[in-house]
Amino acid sequence: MSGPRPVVLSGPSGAGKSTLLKRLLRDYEGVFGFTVSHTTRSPRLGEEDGKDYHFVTKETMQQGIDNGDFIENAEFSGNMYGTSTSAVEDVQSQNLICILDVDIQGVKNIKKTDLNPIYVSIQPPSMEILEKRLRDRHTETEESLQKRLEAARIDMELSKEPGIFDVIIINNDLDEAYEKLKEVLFEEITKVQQSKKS
Ligand SMILES: Nc1ncnc2c1ncn2[C@@H]1O[C@H](COP(=O)(O)OP(=O)(O)OP(=O)(O)O)[C@@H](O)[C@H]1O
Ligand SMILES: Nc1nc2c(ncn2[C@@H]2O[C@H](COP(=O)(O)O)[C@@H](O)[C@H]2O)c(=O)[nH]1
Repeated sequence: MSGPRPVVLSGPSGAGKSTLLKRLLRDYEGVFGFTVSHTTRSPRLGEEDGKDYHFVTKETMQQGIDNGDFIENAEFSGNMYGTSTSAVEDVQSQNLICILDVDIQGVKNIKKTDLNPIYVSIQPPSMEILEKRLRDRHTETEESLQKRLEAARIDMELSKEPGIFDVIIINNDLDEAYEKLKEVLFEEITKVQQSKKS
C-alpha cells in the first residue's frame, strides 16, 4: 500500500488552521502527524519548542536553507518560516497523514515538489471577523496585526486562483468547518485506520 497523502492547510493568519488541525490530532490519535516547522519568530505564551515550532535564530534558519534542509521556506510578516525535509520524513516514516500548516507562498513552493498533498484553504467568513479573531487572540502587536491583515488580503485574492486549492473551507461555525474538513480527508483517514488493523 502506498502511504497516505499529506495534507496542506493554508489560509490567512487567524482563519482557524491551528484550531482545526489540533482537533484532528486530538480526535485521530495515531492517524495524523503534524510537521513541526522552523520559525524565527518568538514563541507565544504556551507554545513549546519542538512541538509547535522549532524556534531558531535567523542565522540557524539561513544555514538550514543554504544546506538544502527545507522543502519550502518563506518570509511571512517579517519572520522566516520553513518545513524541513526531516519533519516530513519523521511523520511519513510512521505511516501517518502528514499535516503541514503553511502560508500561500509555501503552497506555491510545495507545488514544485513531489509531495503530492491535498491542498486545503481555510478562509474566514470576512475580513472583519478575521480581524476580530486576531485581536481576541491577543498574540499580536498593532504593527504585526496590520501586517497579518495585509497578508490576509493578498492570501484571500490569490486563493481564488483556479486550481490552487483542492477545497476551500469557510470557517464560520467551527463545528461545521471541522465536519467539512473530515469529509475531505475521509479517504486518507480510512486508509490509515485500515492499515493499522491489518
Ligand atoms: N469558527 C470559529 N469561530 C470563532 N473563533 C474561532 C473560530 N475558529 C478559530 N477561532 C479562533 O480564532 C483565533 C485564530 O484561530 P487560529 O489560531 O486557529 O488561526 P490560524 O489560522 O492557525 O492562525 P495563524 O496562521 O496565525 O497561526 C483563535 O483564537 C481561535 O480560537
Ligand atoms: N511557508 C510556510 N509558512 C508557515 C510555516 N509554518 C507556519 N507558516 C505560516 O505562517 C503564518 C504565521 O504563523 P504564526 O504561527 O506566526 O501565526 C501562518 O499563515 C502559517 O500558516 C512553514 O513552515 N512554511
